Amino acid sequence: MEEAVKLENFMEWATALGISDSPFINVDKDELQCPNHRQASSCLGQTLSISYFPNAGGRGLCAVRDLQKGQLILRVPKSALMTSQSLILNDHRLSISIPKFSLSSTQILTVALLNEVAKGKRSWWYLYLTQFPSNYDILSSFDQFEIQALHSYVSTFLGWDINWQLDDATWAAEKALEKAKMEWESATTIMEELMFKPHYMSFKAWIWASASISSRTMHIPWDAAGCFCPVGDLFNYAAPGEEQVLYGDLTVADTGARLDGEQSDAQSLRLTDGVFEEESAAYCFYARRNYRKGDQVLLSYGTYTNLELLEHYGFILDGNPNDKAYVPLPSDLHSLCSWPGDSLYIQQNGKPSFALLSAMRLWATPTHLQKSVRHLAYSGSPVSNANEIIVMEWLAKKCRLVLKSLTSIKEDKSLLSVMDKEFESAMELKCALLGLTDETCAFLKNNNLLNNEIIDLPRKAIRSLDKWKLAIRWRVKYKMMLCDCISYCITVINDLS
Ligand SMILES: C[S@@+](CC[C@H](N)C(=O)[O-])C[C@H]1O[C@@H](n2cnc3c(N)ncnc32)[C@H](O)[C@@H]1O
Repeated sequence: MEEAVKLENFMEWATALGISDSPFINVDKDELQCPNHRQASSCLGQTLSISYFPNAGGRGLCAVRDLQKGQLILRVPKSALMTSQSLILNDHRLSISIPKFSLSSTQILTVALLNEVAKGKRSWWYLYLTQFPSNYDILSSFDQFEIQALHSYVSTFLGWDINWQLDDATWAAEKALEKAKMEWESATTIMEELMFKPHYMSFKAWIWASASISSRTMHIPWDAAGCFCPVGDLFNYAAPGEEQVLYGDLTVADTGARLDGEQSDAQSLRLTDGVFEEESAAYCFYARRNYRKGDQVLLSYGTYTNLELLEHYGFILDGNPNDKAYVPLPSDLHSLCSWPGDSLYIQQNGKPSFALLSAMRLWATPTHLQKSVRHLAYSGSPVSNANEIIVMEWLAKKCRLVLKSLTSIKEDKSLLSVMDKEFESAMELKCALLGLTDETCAFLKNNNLLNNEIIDLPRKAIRSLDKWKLAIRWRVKYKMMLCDCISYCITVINDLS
């Protein structure tokens, strides 16, 4: 079935379920049942339409008229939400098996999703499931080459031993992969009991299902794994900024199942513009700011760094106000202050975070004076001009050192421009990349493209190219933060000297 036909069928299905962007959707439920109530011909068209935004998430939702901040723009009834509960209730075998195993809520939804997908056209959710991407670029789907590309040490692709700590990004990617493997392994027994075909039992299928959950679910109060919200999951992401909509007393909401633990504090719950409303038994979406007709309408899934966006959603933002860069810090710094390690970072604009500045100022103070200046450092004030200069010089030097061990921004950008071309064949890609850098050769080798017999570009290589590009774009952003930090430090030093 062609994509356009699939989408059309899905929209008809969604309309029949009562999903609606009508400005009158707030009417009483009984009124909606009333025979005189006009039946909408499509669930979209009065407020939103599906459109394509090549540089901002691909398929997304567009305002078909001017919208005011706080306006209700989409309503998805509870009965249209695909949850573990709804999947299990409609599947006798699943309902017998699930209680027998000790699985996390996300594992349950993963198994239930794969079980549903395996039904193909027999699934009640089939038309919705056809709208899921066939693959994802989240970190747990990165292979070793793609993980390594996040931090292209000058020497990495030469196979030299680099005596530097495993960096943050590599660690996050390896941890994500390991976690996915563990969750998959511990769910194999139930998948065997459910007699999954080998295809649906595979780790690849597991990654697909868990990536679907990670990037497409919305928070619901009754299941930490969240729910799939047809049509509501077509909103692309914008980082929360000044236009945050505060819904003081409404039930929590956020796209993504990560609100279960670390994100579930009051602060993050306020950064939302989609919410499950118990009283109307529906997921409701509100405009987070004013939009003009034709604008893409965006949703804030939460506050994420680019690495976190990559981990959970498989993309990064070019201008992410919440991005952070970490550099190795003096080993004795942590014992001097109580700031958690993850609060010691360089901000997207290159300025050191409050905690990093405060900890560094203390660290740069002679031991016998530290007690007397602690209050100054902890309140965010400079300790002295001389101290400030030591801190700035140290930070600038560290950033330069880190940058020196990595490929340059210029090299990365020129590599990106080569990769941005449309490659028709394996030979074309090989010609473009062969002999450019050690990294490009490693890519060709990793994808078996050095073999002259391969004519067509394998799908795996195309997907790997996409993930490699993401990794390079991520590392460029990282290095730019370090460059901006150096400029910031130089300015401060010059001002104080
Ligand atoms: C909830 S879906 C949004 C709809 C999605 N574009 C679609 O066609 O189904 C989330 C996914 O959309 C993409 N996405 C959302 N916002 C994006 C953005 N600002 N830039 C790039 N990709 C984005 C990412 O692939 C993400 O995992």
